[in-house]
Amino acid sequence: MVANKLLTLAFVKTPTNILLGYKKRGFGMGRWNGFGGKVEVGETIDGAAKRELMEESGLVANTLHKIGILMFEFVGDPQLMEVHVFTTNEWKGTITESDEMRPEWFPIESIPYKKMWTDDQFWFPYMLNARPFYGYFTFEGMHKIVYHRLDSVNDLGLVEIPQQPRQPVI
Ligand SMILES: Nc1nc2c([nH]c(=O)n2[C@H]2C[C@H](O)[C@@H](COP(=O)(O)OP(=O)(O)OP(=O)(O)O)O2)c(=O)[nH]1
Repeated sequence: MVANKLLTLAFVKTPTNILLGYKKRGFGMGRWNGFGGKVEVGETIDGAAKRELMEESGLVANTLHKIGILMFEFVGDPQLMEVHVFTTNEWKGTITESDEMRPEWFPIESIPYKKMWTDDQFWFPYMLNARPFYGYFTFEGMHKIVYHRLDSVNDLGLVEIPQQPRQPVI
């Protein structure tokens, strides 16, 4: 068994707009997304989420609200990705492009789902409506979802986080 890869994903939003970043390199390159990355050794998940938000967007959030947990399985890979999703509506600083991300505001009614990870259209409505959620997606390659479940949850602290893929890895 391999430990899950722990990641963060933070969204800055107003009632009408959301800030997304165009990923210029690495995993998810060419797609619009929230701001986030790997939790480093010695960091809390919340601390990592704030650091990644700052590094990738230039913004400082005093408070991030945890709104979801997403699990990603890639067929053939024994390691699950465990992504902790946050939102904030209060921030400081100036939006700044980084080597990794080009931030841009989008009206909520024109989120560019076709240029985002395919799973996002499933769980964004929960995130946008501040409804806590838990999702599990199995990908074959980088685009095709071969299994998914998505649940509304009352208490994210009570979600039982899987530690191995649903599919046996051969
Ligand atoms: N919206 C969305 N985000 C995803 C999906 N899968 C996935 O890993 N992410 C997020 C989680 C992380 O925020 C980000 C991947 O992190 P990363 O590899 O860029 O991490 P990092 O910044 O630490 O990487 P690096 O500096 O070492 O290149 O993508 C997905 O299906 N949808």
